[in-house]
Amino acid sequence: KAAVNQKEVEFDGDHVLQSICLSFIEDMNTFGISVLDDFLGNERGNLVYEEVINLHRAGLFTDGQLVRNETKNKDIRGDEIIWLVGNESACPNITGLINDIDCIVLTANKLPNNGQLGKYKIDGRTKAMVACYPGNGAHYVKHVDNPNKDGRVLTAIYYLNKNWDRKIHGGRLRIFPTEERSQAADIDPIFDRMLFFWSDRRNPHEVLPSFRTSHYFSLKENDIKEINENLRKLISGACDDLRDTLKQFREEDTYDK
Ligand SMILES: O=C(O)c1ccc(-n2[nH]cc(-n3ccnn3)c2=O)nc1
Ligand SMILES: [Mn+2]
Repeated sequence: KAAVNQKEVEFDGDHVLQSICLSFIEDMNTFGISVLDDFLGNERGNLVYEEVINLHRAGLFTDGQLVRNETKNKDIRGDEIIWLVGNESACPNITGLINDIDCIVLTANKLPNNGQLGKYKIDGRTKAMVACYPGNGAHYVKHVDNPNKDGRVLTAIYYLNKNWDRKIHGGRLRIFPTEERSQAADIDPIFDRMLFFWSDRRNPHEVLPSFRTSHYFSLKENDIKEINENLRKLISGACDDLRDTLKQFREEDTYDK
């Protein structure tokens, strides 16, 4: 692990981390998307997969309310998800995946000349969502993860699907072209694939219908300034609502006298 400390970043001779960070920065600055295959390696990838299956078998998943198109057939089972903080003792390998994602993003964010990553001060993340998505043809409607600056700036999705054949199973993630990037990106949800993309309007995306159960993991990295600005907006909005309610209350009160 790199010694990611507040003042500067050393790689402690960790050339693997250094090359991952540099290719991650290059991809994010060129495409706004970065795909890192064989991210954990077969052994660790299998251990994460086993933990996801065990959590699901233990009935710890709940129905997800994710951005997806409500299918016509109402009795179709939707996705099931579980939120993890990242310190759960029952899944040390998922925790290891979270730590590796944080390590790469935080290391890259602190490197000099890191381009667009430099405009963010990434210092925290959302909880991690582990999802089991049924292969019943349901899909994710086209959406932007963070269209209105809610603080989440970088989406990370880790796929766990072995022997995935997109011609039969579908389920690919389509990131649409925008003015900034003329090409679309079609990403298959294959085992041990790590995907990063900017969470804002630069990356409208949808997930095409999948016809085999798929498992994946997702979290968002936060930018401290955008999070605080969003919090300030929410608080001032709540104060305005409270003020309106008090004003209405007083008007009603005087009326009754
Ligand atoms: O809550 C939210 O903002 C939220 C949640 C999920 C989500 N997406 N988007 C694309 C997903 N996916 C699933 C498989 N391959 N890609 C996926 O999970 N986007 C936004
Ligand atoms: Mn999304």
